[in-house]
Amino acid sequence: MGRRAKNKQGPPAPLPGTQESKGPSRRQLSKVRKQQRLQDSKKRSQDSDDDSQPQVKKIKTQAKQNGKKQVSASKQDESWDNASLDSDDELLDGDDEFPIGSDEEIDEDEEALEEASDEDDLDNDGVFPKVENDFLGSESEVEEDEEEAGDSDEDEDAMLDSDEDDIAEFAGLDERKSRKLEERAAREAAEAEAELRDSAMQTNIGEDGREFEEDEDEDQADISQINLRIKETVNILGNFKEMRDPSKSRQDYLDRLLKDIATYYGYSDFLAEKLFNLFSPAEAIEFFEANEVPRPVTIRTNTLRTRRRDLAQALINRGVNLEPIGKWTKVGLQVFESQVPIGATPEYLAGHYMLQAASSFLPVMALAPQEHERVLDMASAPGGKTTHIAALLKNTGMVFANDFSKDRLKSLTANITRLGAKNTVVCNYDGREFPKVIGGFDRVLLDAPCSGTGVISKDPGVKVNKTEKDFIDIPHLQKQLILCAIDSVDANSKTGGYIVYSTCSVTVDENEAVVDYALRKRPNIKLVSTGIEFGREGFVSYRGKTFHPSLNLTRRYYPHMHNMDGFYVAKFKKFSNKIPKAEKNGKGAEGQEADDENSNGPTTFLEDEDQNIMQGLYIFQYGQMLHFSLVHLTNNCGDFLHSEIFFNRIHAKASKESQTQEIT
Ligand SMILES: C[S@@+](CC[C@H](N)C(=O)[O-])C[C@H]1O[C@@H](n2cnc3c(N)ncnc32)[C@H](O)[C@@H]1O
Repeated sequence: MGRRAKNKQGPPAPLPGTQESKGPSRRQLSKVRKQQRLQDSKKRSQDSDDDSQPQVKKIKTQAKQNGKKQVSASKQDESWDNASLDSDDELLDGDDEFPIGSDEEIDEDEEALEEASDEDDLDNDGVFPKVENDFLGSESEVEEDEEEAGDSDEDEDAMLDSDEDDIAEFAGLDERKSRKLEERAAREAAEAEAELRDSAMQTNIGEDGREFEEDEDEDQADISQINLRIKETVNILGNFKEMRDPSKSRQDYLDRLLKDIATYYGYSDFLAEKLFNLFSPAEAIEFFEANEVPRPVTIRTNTLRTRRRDLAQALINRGVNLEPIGKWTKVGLQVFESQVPIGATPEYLAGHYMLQAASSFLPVMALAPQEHERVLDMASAPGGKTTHIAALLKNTGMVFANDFSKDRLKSLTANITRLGAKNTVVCNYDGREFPKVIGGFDRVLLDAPCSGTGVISKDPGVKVNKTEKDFIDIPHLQKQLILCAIDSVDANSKTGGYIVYSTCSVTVDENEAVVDYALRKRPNIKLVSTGIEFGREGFVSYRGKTFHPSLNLTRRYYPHMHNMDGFYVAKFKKFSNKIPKAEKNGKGAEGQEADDENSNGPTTFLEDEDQNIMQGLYIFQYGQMLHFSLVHLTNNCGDFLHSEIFFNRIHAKASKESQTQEIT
């Protein structure tokens, strides 16, 4: 139960028919919400018929006119100029994010699973939703991520710049898309009707079921009431002086609203409140609504293997309806519809693209790795961002792809192989072992394990399975990892010296609070612009906490605003390898520097418990990719490979047996 809920001064009386103690189940809520959406969908189809305008054309026209609205026109960020789908049953999103504990928690939460299977099933990995019309392909086919392309070559740039025009001209696209969309609209209307009929039949189950039928009708009435009341309360809060009931305080209204949000959208009271507090009441509702709708399916062209225009043409020839995502990326494509499973096309299998959520492009774009650099991807599985980094490096330099989960190394190595990254070494350490394992990197990406509050649309289990303790434990780990990431970078790198921290969560505890902690503990870094032209500024203060003013350089992404998964990106520049001693020891005297000037020495933690966590976690496993990559790396950066540290730490431990084991 949330703090406010515990402390509240007595809620307003429940509306008639609302039973606070025995609310409708999440399944029932899901059903009612689904019916509401189906009705909306049906209405949209009818509207579309009334207009005598093919739905595809309408969508595309709207997209072009409105800067491609998706969830909320009023909130649409101009930079996301390609998000044009607005139906609830649109294409499902593919991403590789791995919120902590999601696998087990999804399995355990039957209700969440039922809800997911009603709307957008999750795959085994908790990564991609299953799609009923299976255009994403099988579970195994869609368990991966992807990356963006190196584009410093001038010819390549010119080619990429012209992609959008080229793609628009492809193969009489408009006409074909229009026809498909018309058919689709008709199909949707028929399905919606059938589903409505079906659900009516389910409630109308005859004599024996009459009692249940009545109960459910009552529940549905209650839920509609709750939805209405949410809207009314938000209205009142937005115009409090004029609309309030004088006998009720603002807090009374907020308490009522939070309870209703938790019930209507199926969140724990605790998480509903935590997320609600990030926004104004009206915007919070937009956020919760957006979490009920899948994000668009997007893919990233693997420029190690192909060019975007060629990929687009190949997929269009297979009946895939797609467009460039937006001007901010030269390698992203949004898939609107497909005749073939997008996770099993010959192009997919040949590694021409990665199924990857648009938000996942952002940290790597912010990292901006330069050719010939050495980069550490500290938490890398299943490799969407690793392979993106490898492509931006154009297979030069070296990427250390680390992940603590041995299981997840399989999908990581599979993706690295499929996409043809030859400059990548896979390793299996607790990230907190860096830089002891190896340091001195030009850039480090820490795409941190997180609670997943940004990806609720694909993992609804997060709504109920994250506890207050999670929001203590997870940030604790993130704080340890971020210090190790910082200490693994060489401030004297000629081309780099950067660290990017990202999460697929929207909570302040996992984002600004972690970055602020890093700034306090490591005065040898500063925040710099992410270089991404859109996104909301990070909080510089939040509910009584004040952060460093430069936190406004960090960027937040929201489903309701950017039609992307919720995401956070911060970029640091490390300007010295010296860690001022006082800060390192947490005593606050500025200017003093540590005796050890080498930040690549072991990272120390202040708390005893941190030391305990550090013990016994040193795990190293060789994978096929390490062997494979070594062959190629020897060509790319032999000096480093033959360096003492490499041999001592890595090469000397390799064995034929372990490699064979990993390959199978
Ligand atoms: C958000 S996911 C990474 C997604 C990945 N960057 C990608 O784009 O495909 C977080 C990852 O952190 C890994 N992880 C969790 N704890 C870790 C630790 N202590 N050290 C390193 N990796 C860890 C998880 O196994 C998970 O794969």
